[in-house]
Amino acid sequence: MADDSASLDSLRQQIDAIDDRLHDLVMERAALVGRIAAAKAGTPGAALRPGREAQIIRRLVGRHSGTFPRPALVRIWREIMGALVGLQRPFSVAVAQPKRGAGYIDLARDHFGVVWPLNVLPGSSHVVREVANARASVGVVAAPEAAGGENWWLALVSEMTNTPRVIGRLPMLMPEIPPDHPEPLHAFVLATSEPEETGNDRTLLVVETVPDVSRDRLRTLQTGVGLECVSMLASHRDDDRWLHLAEVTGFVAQNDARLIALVLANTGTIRSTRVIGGYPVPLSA
Ligand SMILES: O=C(O)C(=O)C[C@]1(C(=O)O)C=C[C@@H](O)C=C1
Repeated sequence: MADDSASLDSLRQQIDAIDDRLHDLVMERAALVGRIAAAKAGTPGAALRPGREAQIIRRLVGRHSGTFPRPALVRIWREIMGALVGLQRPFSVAVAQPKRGAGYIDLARDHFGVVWPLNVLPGSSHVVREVANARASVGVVAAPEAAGGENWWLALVSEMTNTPRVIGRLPMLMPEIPPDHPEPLHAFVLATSEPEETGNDRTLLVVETVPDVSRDRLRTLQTGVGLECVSMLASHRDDDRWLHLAEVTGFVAQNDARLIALVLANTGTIRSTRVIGGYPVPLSA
């Protein structure tokens, strides 16, 4: 008994020593980000670097071993980076919570952390407006299929400079879901900054067609020019034209030759294509 409590004491002392080291490292990391902020000063754009953050998380998850749960590991680093982004420039989050208890507030908090203001709004159109008007640094909106008919993605089809773009998808680590459970909640992150290429990305593309074209046909047309369509997320009729939201593999820029080829090879069907953003592919649990 005496031995057990002696070893318990010693184990707790080791934990205290580890906590000190962890804490020192967190403070040291914050100081380094202070230097990064100074180096970024004078450069336009947001402090937030979604691609860099995704690469950090992927690297850590990739080297992880032992019993500490990966979702908890990701959560710790999300909290650290969420805190540090707002130390560089004012940072705030607007989140659309279409109905009570819908879970989007948790998704936003889990990703951006507890430190900076989080403004909860009733719908995604409000969030788009807050981001466009720079009243929020980032916005979190439900994936189109769960956005209750709110086609926020249509507002992103614009060349105006303050038009929000999709820069992320939440959660960054997909939870493990038992087979008979519904699809987990997911959301997109909007900002007026550009998405960043990470080496494992997806792009959101709005394809304008006249007349309407089936989702299967649109997938085939995309494949024909070398674009791999992951899914067709939504469609919307606007008078005589149709707008389709496609999710394609890879980081595709607006001037990508495949987008030009898609229109040229299908004149009379496809009128235009518009990249509305992209995101690092989330990790699966
Ligand atoms: O690398 C940067 O530019 C940083 O600002 C540092 C840091 C980090 O904590 O590692 C913080 C915020 C950015 O979104 C990305 C990374």
